[in-house]
Amino acid sequence: MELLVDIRKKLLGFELDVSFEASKNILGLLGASGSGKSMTLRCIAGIDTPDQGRIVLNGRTLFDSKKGINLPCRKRKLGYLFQNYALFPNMTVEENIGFGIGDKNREDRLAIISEKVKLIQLEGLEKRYPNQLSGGQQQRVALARALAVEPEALLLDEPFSALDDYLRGQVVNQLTDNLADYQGVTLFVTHNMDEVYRICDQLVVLSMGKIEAKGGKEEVFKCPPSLVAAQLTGCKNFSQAKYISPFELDALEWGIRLKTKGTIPKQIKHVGVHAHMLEIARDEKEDNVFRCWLKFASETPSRTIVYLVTERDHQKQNHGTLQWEIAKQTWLELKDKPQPWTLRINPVDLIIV
Ligand SMILES: Nc1ncnc2c1ncn2[C@@H]1O[C@H](COP(=O)(O)OP(=O)(O)OP(=O)(O)O)[C@@H](O)[C@H]1O
Repeated sequence: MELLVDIRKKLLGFELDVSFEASKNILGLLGASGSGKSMTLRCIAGIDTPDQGRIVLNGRTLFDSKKGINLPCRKRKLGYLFQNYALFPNMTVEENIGFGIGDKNREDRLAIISEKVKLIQLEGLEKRYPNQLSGGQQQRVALARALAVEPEALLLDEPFSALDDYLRGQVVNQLTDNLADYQGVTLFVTHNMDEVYRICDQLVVLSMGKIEAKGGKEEVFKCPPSLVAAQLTGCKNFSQAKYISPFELDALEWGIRLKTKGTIPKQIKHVGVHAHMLEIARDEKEDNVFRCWLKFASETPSRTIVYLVTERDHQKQNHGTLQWEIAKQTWLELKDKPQPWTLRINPVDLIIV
């Protein structure tokens, strides 16, 4: 199972230029709003046409600008799940699921529908209409409908965006279960990095129509190759950086010298660290220990984001430059302790950009 995408499309004020491959592992397309995620999926589905390039699915050419091939949507053998599930309101659950099934006799058709209803665990609700289902149930029917056509690739375009947080968590788990036995290629589009991390194995990070990073999700999250990729994968702390030696740099905006585990390239531009990776220093003689002062804190029910200034900014009365994300309990224990606090960044946690 393999999908090869290498396309370009120019619109007024926007240019899409992407090239990637997907296999049986779920591939996430992560990017900010307007980065070209949906357009990429629409080009693969055949709803939009690229200006140039190629799309090949399991050796079948779906699109090739040089050879003049452009298969219509219905011949591409794809399942497509949109942001709003777009179920037919006047059709029951089983009619919706059966809608796209092609040339099959009645028996085979009913067997497919029954198998998909079972897969999404909606047995007994086959005769209901969409407005008699919850949002999560409708979403599952839409997934079953996309799978019923036995697609060679499944395109999921922000399929959870209409669900509340609680339902979203449940549906994400169900989707991962439902897709465990699916043998085709799955592309999952989202701007939510937590979701992409939970669901996908491989990752493509898009920004302004271009690919900023691609590879295994762990690798991309841990070592994003550019500032934009680091931001899109959730890194909140960045500073311009200056090379000092192969394992030492100056973080110019924080005013601190840091040691790294990996070799630093001479042309280093930025250094970053995830907000949850800062830690309280146990021993002041360790590497990368620095003093800081509290600027303000922003609390959620379970976590606290603490905004800190380093020594240099504290003296100059500059604004805070470091975010530190900690459990509520840690915050309660820490907040009344005398300042400055002594924190540490483990050299392995530094992101070199
Ligand atoms: N038909 C069109 N004509 C001109 N520009 C378009 C058209 N469709 C989309 N665009 C532009 O192309 C860019 C990419 O749009 P796209 O829908 O792919 O973004 P996205 O990453 O999916 O965003 P979102 O997360 O908000 O859905 C946007 O800047 C959008 O304004």
